[in-house]
Amino acid sequence: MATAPSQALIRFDGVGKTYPDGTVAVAELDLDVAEHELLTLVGPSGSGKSTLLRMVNRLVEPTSGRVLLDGDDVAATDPVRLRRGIGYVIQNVGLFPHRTVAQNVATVPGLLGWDRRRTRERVDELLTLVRLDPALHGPRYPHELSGGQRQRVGVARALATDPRVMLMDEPFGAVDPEGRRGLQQEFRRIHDELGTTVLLVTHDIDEAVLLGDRVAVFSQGGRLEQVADPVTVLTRPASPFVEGFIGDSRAVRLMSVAHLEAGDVDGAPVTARADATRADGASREPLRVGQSLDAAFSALAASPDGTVPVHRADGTALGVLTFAGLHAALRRAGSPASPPG
Ligand SMILES: Nc1ncnc2c1ncn2[C@@H]1O[C@H](COP(=O)(O)OP(=O)(O)OP(=O)(O)O)[C@@H](O)[C@H]1O
Repeated sequence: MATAPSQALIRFDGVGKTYPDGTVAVAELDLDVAEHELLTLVGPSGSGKSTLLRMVNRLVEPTSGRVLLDGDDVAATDPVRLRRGIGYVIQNVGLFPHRTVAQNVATVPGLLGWDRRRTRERVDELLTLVRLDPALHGPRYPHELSGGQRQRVGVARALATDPRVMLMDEPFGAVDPEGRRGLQQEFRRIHDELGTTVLLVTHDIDEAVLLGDRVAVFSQGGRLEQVADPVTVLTRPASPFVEGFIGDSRAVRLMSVAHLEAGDVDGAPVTARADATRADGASREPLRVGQSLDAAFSALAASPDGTVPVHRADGTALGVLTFAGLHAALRRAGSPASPPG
């Protein structure tokens, strides 16, 4: 029997799910999720994303194949124990309405019998992590929060026992579009900080490419059409289905996931004019290598002379970016050097 390589924390090994009425929700699937990875599962309604997610914590049992967590078949693990070790966040959160925010976050530590002090410290730490004020928001009830704040509490609750794996099903689905972008960015920050392995279901391709280290695209019948890093999915869709699902705004989406590199910058030495202070005395905020092309575009659009100084990651001056440089960067991002997988 093959064992999972140490870097695959979750392995779908020939996993399929056909519901009793004959609906094939997930076709036979092989997929590895590396430890610390944030994998987004994206596809239209009914493409089996939620079913797949729920097979990891045994809310749904596969009809074929196995789900391995750290090399062990989850079918052999007691479901209650299994779920205590896996964070689970769903749309509309499912907070307990008659328990305060702090009590909601403390749910699993309570089940595990943590003492009051340890629980209290952990709750404060988590609320701070998701940018809520423990003193202000901790004693409130869920109905006294905004939708975005409730969603943050859901994330904090799921992180309470520092699970190795988080399953998130449309976690930001109920939040309005503006609040949603902020939450996505914060969640990415939290993920980078904690390194939790995350499977995140969404039907929103923008969310999938913004958040995912890799993106898995599904079609009806739970067919995996492509799994790759966001830039590859956007620039080399593996099938007409993926191409259609990405739609026409591919360049715009690419701008948010592709990054400025040193080679995109005009290598001419940085002049005092371009780098520091404009004639009107306003200092011009430099870009840094590694920022998104989106940010570069905004900076260029706001620049009176169509140039923006660029600094290296260490803060030292590198050169200037022009629209021609941005165009070249977009072309570079649009044609990855690696051959299609
Ligand atoms: N308990 C069930 N019994 C029968 N069919 C089901 C059951 N749960 C889901 N299905 C069907 O399985 C398919 C996949 O559903 P699933 O919820 O996994 O898809 P999804 O991609 O998460 O969709 P959505 O984005 O709408 O939540 C759908 O056709 C759905 O109707």
